[in-house]
Amino acid sequence: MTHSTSDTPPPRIVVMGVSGCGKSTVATLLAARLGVPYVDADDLHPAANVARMSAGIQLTDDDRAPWLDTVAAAIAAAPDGVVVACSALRRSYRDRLRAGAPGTVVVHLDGTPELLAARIGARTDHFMPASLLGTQLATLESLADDEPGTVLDVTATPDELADAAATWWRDHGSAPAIAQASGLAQVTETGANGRARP
Ligand SMILES: Nc1ncnc2c1ncn2[C@@H]1O[C@H](COP(=O)(O)OP(=O)(O)OP(=O)(O)O)[C@@H](O)[C@H]1O
Ligand SMILES: O=C(O)[C@H](O)[C@@H](O)[C@H](O)[C@H](O)CO
Repeated sequence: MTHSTSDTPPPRIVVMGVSGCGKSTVATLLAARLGVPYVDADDLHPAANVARMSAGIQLTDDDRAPWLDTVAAAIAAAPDGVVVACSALRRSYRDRLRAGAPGTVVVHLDGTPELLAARIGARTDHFMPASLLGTQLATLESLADDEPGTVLDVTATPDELADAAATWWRDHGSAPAIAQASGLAQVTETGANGRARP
């Protein structure tokens, strides 16, 4: 499937948010819509990180730093683009991803604590305990206005969210100004970043 031309960069999209917001679900659907691979950053955590989370211990910045570098390397290594489900909770984490994988844009899945807790509570097949949602939310720094990306409300269905993300990418995410703002070196055009909050 063709998802980009010589005029547009390949999609480098991180679907971010706290545990249970729907990153894996939506990123999988979005990758299919764009015809690019899907990567779950949870699969790239070192075993020690998974063990900590499974034991109900939140990760620290130091725990996350090498993992984020691994995630960035996976994005940078995907020649035709990729959609990655990755919590990327802090601005500094996203800066790290953009430094390692220039051109990366972000889809932030946002929801109320009550809705997120209900979705996590209904899940039985995941290492992440519901008890860590509070620290996930406390760590979260929402997407800032100068960060290329969009924020979506997770009360929508997964298909609606994937459609909105794909539309945002096609209308805004692949624009030269976005690519520049997210650090894609070869793009030099300037202008508004086309940020959308559907
Ligand atoms: N938009 C949605 N509407 C209703 N249910 C959803 C939606 N998105 C995801 N879900 C459900 O919510 C739960 C959490 O979704 P998912 O596992 O994709 O979240 P996640 O952010 O990847 O979580 P984690 O980071 O903990 O792996 C799953 O049971 C999933 O089926
Ligand atoms: O940075 C983190 O704390 C982690 O990436 C977590 O967010 C989980 O891995 C993920 O959400 C799965 O529940």
